[in-house]
Amino acid sequence: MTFLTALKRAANLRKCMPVTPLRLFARPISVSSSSLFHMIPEELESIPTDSDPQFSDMVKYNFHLSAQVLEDFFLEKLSQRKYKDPNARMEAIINIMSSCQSCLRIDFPIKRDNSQYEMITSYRAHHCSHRTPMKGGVRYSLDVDADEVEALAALMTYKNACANVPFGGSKGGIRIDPTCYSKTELQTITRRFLIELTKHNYVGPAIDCIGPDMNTGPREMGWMADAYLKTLGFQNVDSAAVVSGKPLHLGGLRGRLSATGRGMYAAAEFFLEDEELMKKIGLTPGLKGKTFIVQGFGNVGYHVSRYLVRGGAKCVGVSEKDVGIYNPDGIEPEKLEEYRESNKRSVKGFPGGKEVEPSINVLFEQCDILIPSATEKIITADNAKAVKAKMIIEGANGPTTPGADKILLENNVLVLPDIYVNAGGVTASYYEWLKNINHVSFGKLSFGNEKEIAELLLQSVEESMKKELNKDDIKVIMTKKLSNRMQENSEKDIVLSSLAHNIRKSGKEVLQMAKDHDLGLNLRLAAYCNATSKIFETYENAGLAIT
Ligand SMILES: NC(=O)C1=CN([C@@H]2O[C@H](COP(=O)(O)OP(=O)(O)OC[C@H]3O[C@@H](n4cnc5c(N)ncnc54)[C@H](O)[C@@H]3O)[C@@H](O)[C@H]2O)C=CC1
Ligand SMILES: O=C(O)CCC(=O)C(=O)O
Repeated sequence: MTFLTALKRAANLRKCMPVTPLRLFARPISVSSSSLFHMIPEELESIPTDSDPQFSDMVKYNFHLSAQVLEDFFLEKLSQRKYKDPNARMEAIINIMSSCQSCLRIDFPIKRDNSQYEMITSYRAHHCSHRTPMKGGVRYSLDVDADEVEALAALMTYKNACANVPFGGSKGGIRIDPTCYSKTELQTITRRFLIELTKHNYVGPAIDCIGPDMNTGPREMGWMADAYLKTLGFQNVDSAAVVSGKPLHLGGLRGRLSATGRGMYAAAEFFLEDEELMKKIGLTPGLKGKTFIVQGFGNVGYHVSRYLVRGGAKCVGVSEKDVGIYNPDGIEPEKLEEYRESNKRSVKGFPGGKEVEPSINVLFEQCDILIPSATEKIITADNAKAVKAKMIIEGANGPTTPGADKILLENNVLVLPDIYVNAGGVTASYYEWLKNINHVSFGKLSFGNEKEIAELLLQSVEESMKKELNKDDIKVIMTKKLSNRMQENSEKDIVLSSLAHNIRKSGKEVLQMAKDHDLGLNLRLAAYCNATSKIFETYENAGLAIT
């Protein structure tokens, strides 16, 4: 035990409650560390046994587990700076990283199409501004409240850090069921929300940048971008960067729409090719032939299904909010989407599978991979035992409670956690922000040059070969594949290949964390550690307003 660690232990013993068996239980699930002195806050102790924990408490609990794992790393970093009380400094930074900086609630009136008036409740939470701007989506749902947006904003802080997106974390929501409003009413609500945030100096390309989430997409992002541009942002040449996920003609990015699903596909491929991991969970390596079930057939669920099927996997179940569909012979995502489009956005009555009710039951059918892509707290301590899948890919934010995590770990189920695996969306949003502040689309200035260089390269190879082999009839030609790529070079290619590269990179970091700290299959803890270690260093290097 180092001197600093001993100091810290003494300080903690003075300050905290005695270590009760419950407190011991609150320690990381599969961590064998020699010095665990950072205590899980008392109010979070029941989280791992709670079948319906508060969402923000769930996220805080996961964060504090990572702080315990990283304690030696924190103290090591602080020891380089010779603080009088490194323990106090560490606890201060841990507190900053776990709490939500601010949460704004805005109630505003709208006049409905029938001339009646209605108050609308909305929120925007800023979790951490260690990097700016902060970034996170806005959702429309009757479940929106302060606790939900704070939890989601915290997940954004950790997700951005885990994925190496240099932003802080935020999230917002409007408490409405969008299906109960006309398009005109939705536009009024959306614009008013953005104007209110602007008035409070709560959004801006350098402050907080909004993106899509549940029940919002290019249409809503377009309205918000325009509302900003026409008001406070009218003199700011970078205004478009206040919102991502916009339609193309408002400065949107090719590839953003399917980016979350594309990233999840890249992550699935990356982990499925790890033979050692697959052996541990009892799956053969590779995506081909794997069966999967998806919950939520919206932006995330639909696109990830499309990519997985294209990569050789089979979709055997879809759980939507009104009904579930199960078909062991396979469901074609494009056909289901086409049907849904023609059926008032409902999958009910789809001829390509058996209907299952309640729809959640589909999640417990036989499959290799389960993909919750709807909402939070779906896999809980009460139903985790019923999961038959060997791998879970969390498209949704917070779909698994800590109680469920414990059971899944015991059953050797590999969970690719939200803050790692669904980061493709925000990564593409970061690219869109870059595109907007650079005022040029990706590849626009380089495509012509790249094509010429490729041609010169081939010529150069041809000439060298002729010379070396002393032959005149050698012809080096472009393959069809390269020629097509050169002809059709697009922003989308750059975005999607960079996205896949980044997901593999952060996947490697998560795996390395798991190895370094002996976390076994607990990739959630490893992903939190990957994020927490980076945020800690940012705060420590920036300096704190603490005497
Ligand atoms: N859109 C994005 O880029 C990202 C979204 N996410 C998360 O993914 C999840 C889904 O988001 P989106 O696909 O964008 O939303 P979306 O609104 O496009 O789709 C959600 C789908 O889930 C269905 N659904 C809602 N509640 C359900 C339930 N209880 N059971 C079954 N189906 C249900 C809806 O009918 C809808 O089809 C959310 O948790 C969101 O925070 C995460 C990262 C990025
Ligand atoms: O692209 C964005 O800014 C929103 C992403 C988001 O909300 C999420 O990753 O959960």
